[in-house]
Amino acid sequence: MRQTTTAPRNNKLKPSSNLIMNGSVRVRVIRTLLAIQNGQSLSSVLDPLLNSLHDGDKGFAHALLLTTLRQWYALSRLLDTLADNPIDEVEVRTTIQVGLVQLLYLEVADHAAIHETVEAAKEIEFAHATGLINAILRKVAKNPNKFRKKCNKNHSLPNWLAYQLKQDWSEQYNELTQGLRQSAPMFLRVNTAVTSVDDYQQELYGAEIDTDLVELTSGFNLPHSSDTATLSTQALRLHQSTAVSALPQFAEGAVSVQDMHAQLAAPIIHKALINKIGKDKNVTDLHILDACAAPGGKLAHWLELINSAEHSPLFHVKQDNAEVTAPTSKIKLTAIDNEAPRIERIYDNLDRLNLKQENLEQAEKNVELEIVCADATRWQGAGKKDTSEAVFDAILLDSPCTATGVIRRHPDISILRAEEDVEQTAVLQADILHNLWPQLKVGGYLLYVTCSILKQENALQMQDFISHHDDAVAVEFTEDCNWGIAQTIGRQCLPIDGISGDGFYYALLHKAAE
Ligand SMILES: C[S@@+](CC[C@H](N)C(=O)[O-])C[C@H]1O[C@@H](n2cnc3c(N)ncnc32)[C@H](O)[C@@H]1O
Repeated sequence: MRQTTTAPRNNKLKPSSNLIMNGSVRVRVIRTLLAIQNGQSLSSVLDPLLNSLHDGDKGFAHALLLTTLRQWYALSRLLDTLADNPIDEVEVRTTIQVGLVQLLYLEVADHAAIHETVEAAKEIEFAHATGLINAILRKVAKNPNKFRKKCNKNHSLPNWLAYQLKQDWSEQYNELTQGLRQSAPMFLRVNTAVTSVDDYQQELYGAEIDTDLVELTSGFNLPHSSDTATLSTQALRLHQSTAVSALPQFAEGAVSVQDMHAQLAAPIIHKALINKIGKDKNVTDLHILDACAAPGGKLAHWLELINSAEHSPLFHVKQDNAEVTAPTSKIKLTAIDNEAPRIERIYDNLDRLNLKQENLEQAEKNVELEIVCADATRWQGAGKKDTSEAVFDAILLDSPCTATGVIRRHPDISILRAEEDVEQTAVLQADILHNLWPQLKVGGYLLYVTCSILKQENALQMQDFISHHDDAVAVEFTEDCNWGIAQTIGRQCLPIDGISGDGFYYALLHKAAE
């Protein structure tokens, strides 16, 4: 039988969303958790929390907050077994869970964990519950191994999400749900227009930052041909996460932080675009689209590839060491997103990476960059209202999604998302696809990407789309791909262990003549 979600029981949660940052570290973490349960995202409350603290307290606060969020539902279920009577006050539940994390997951001495957590309860005016908080934490402190085992036994997700993952990934279910409770590794994307991956890895080594080189190979069968396109992408995985300020030449744009599976998007659509040009020798102007582009991670990667002679024969084609006229005289890259504040972050990222319009001109690349704040369910690239015109040679659609594939990095998602969001998100994705598809030229490619691990947003979404569009052909990924799991359409990456990338889904569509 399908279960409904348990925690959070926010019937007693005060509607205030103003985050008051005073009191002890634990008090501030508890208030931050209450704000998240009130609907605020982790990314909006993390900086106010950390900025309110002395440097010496930031690490502990960060670990306490993130670990509590990652173990939230498991702790909540454990708590239900520890109290004689149901505990309904959300502030009390939150305070106890913060205490439990210290005892079970962080190496905080028992007496400090219990005393400081009880003091925190007094500070946030829950003195009436201090006896209960004290009793529960003492009980757990007597036998932490037993309670840790109990807490770790099952998933730490809301029941609706665990149920759906069981439906979608029965074989991988245990690994996947345990994987989602862990922290995610940090990956880097080296800007190959500036330096090579090998050289940058050496530079990191010199700065005592150890990394593994991750080589991702992709292959897909070219439509109307027996040929296969293969490409390889290199990412660096840090052995230990570090502040970006410690990364050599970060401010100068030599490197970006980007998950290894997110680094597949730009190379795949770029390779598909090159293939399209190869087919159509008369192309002189290309118009390509990054729909849903903010904050610009994949957009910047695409521009880096366009800028890099190694990856981009768009401007420089060498044959037998002789420079041959470039096949493409101009590329217009349009990027859209419907959230103005997030678009500001595109400008910041391009600025740091020296990929703004003036930088592209200085590099003598005939690339026109256009950034537009618009709703992708309605926006028309040709500018004509309500009339779709096929103007794009390639479209990267990094679609809005439930972001269930990045829960390790944003553990607040499991608290903030509700079951009904999946259906709503799938409708939004279908609307965006429906609006963009007619704007793709015949022979063009659309790469559909999500960071969701739910089939409804991924393979099922694609199946539904193709069944309604006779001119949409799913391009088959080949066995060369050393990432993801083959789906009816596309491939799905799952975050199943401490070294894997995030839960991305990829499907490449080709537009055939109707
Ligand atoms: C997965 S994020 C994109 C991440 C980005 N491609 C990157 O690599 O940095 C999805 C984006 O879709 C945008 N979005 C959501 N609904 C939209 C809509 N109707 N039209 C345009 N953009 C939308 C969100 O603002 C968000 O920035």
